[in-house]
Amino acid sequence: MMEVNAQKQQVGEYAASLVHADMVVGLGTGSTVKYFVEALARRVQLERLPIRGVTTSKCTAELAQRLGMTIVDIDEVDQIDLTIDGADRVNRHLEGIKGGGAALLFEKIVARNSKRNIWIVDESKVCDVLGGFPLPVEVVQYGVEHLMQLFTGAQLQPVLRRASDQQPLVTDNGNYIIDLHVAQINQPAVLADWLANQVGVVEHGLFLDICDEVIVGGETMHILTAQSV
Ligand SMILES: O=C[C@H](O)[C@H](O)[C@H](O)COP(=O)(O)O
Repeated sequence: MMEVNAQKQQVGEYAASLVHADMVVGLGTGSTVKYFVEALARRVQLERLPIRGVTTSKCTAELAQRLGMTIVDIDEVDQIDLTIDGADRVNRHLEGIKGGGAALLFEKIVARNSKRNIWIVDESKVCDVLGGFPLPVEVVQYGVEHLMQLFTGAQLQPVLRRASDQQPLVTDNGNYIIDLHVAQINQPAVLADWLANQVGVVEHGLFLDICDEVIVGGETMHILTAQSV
C-alpha cells in the first residue's frame, strides 16, 4: 500500500493540474490541501498562471500568501469556480465529515459558494458508512456546557476539543469545537438537520450534497463521482 503522505502529495499535485487561467479557486485546509497549494503555487510561478484564491482558514491564507499567490476576500468575488479541499471521511454518496482541522465553518461557506467542489483524500478516508472519525461541531462559547449536556443526552458522546495547552481550542472565528464520537452515522441528513436546529451550534462537519468529485490516492489513483456510485 502506498504511504499516506505519498497519497496526499499524489492527489494534491493532481488537483493542481485541474486549475485553469483566470479561475477563482477555493483553497481548503489541511495536510492534503497543503500539497495542493504548494503545487498550485509552483504553477503560478512557472506558468505565470493568473488565478485568484479564496481561503478557508488563517493557516491556508498564510501558506498561500507566503508562496506568492493572490488571495482575495470571498465577498470580493461573485462566485468561486472550483474549490479543492480535503476530508476526514467520505462515503460513496460523496457525503463527508470535515473539520478535523477546525476549519469547517469557512470551508462550508466557501464550498456553498463554489460552482464545483472536489475533495482530495488518501484511501483510508473512504468508508461505506460515515463514522470512525469524531464529527466536529462548531459552537459559540457561551453556554457550551449546556450543549455538552444536550449532546450527552442524545447519546452523541461529546468531547470539547482542546489545544495543546489543554485550554479549549478556539477556532479562527472565536468559537469552540465539540467532537461527537459517534461510531456510525447511519442517517447523516437526519443528524445534520437536528444539529443545525440546536441553539448555540454555528455549523457542523457533515458536508452533504456539496461534493462533486473525490480524488482518492493510492497505487491506482481514482475518482469517485455521483455516477460511479
Ligand atoms: O478542518 C479541516 C478540514 O476539514 C480538512 O480538510 C480535513 O480535516 C482533512 O485534513 P487532512 O487532509 O489533514 O486529513
